[in-house]
Amino acid sequence: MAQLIDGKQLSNQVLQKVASEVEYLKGEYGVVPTLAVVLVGEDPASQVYVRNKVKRAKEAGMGSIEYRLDTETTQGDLNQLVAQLNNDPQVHGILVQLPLPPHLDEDEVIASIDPAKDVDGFHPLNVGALAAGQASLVPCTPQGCMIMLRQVHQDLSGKHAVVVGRSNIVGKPMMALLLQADCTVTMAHSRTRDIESLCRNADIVVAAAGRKELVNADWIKPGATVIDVGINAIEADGKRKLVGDVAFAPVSETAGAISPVPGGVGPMTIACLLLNTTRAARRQLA
Ligand SMILES: Nc1nc2c(c(=O)[nH]1)N[C@@H](CN(C=O)c1ccc(C(=O)N[C@@H](CCC(=O)O)C(=O)O)cc1)CN2
Ligand SMILES: [Mg+2]
Repeated sequence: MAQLIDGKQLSNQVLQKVASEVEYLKGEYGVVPTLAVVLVGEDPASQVYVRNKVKRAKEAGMGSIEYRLDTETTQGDLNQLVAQLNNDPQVHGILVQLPLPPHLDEDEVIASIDPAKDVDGFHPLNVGALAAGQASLVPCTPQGCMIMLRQVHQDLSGKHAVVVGRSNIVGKPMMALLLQADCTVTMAHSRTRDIESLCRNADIVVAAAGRKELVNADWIKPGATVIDVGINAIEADGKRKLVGDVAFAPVSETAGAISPVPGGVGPMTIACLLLNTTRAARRQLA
């Protein structure tokens, strides 16, 4: 059976590091690292994520401000709120929860966030810096995946990693981080031919395709490391259940290490968001 990469446990270690950094910033500089979270609309999953982000921020001793806006909020109103947060010296990190209602332009909102406060790492300037291998605020989910991978592989150099999924939030930044770690990276997506064989050649598979249990045991080389980024809600025996993009039970018999869903990448995403907020606060010290 594969080694379980426990994201819940690992995220607690990251959160402890965040809490001591918060203590340091408070004690040394009188600064309380503060995160502003903006949620537009009523998406139930987004409400859960935002609630957890604010809860974990408070537990780490950070400041947090939550803005819950109507589904009908206009682009102008949202941009105005972001501008206000950009100009507020008490706010160090700004996060606009995605997805936004369809009438709003996500790219425009992301581009309006001050790159120094862009704790999601989605602003084009931060995306470019990451692609160029320069220091930047790195997107939280792929950052969490890298911490998980380093639990298994002290040295990632030369490993063949296949990333399944090419989203801006996960797939593309994941590719950049793996490249920085000297992996050989293959990007696979919905149009990739014979994706199974590509994955079967990989030392590392990162599944971020948004398709439930897409990756099965016959896609995985014996002993490979599998990181499951998917979060798909299904009904089983009349109950709501979460499954990933990986068929966990069969794959854990072939893989060498695997992250579960829930309790894998999700908690790491939130921990890395708070880590980014302390980093942003430190960089904003006068
Ligand atoms: N502005 C952003 N929007 C979105 C991001 C993001 O990083 N920034 N990522 C996802 C959602 N997301 C964070 O926002 C996120 C998803 C899931 C989890 C998580 O902890 N999941 C738990 C299960 C939770 C449940 O029971 O529903 C787990 O996997 O154990 C955290 C954060 C899209 N939007
Ligand atoms: Mg839209």
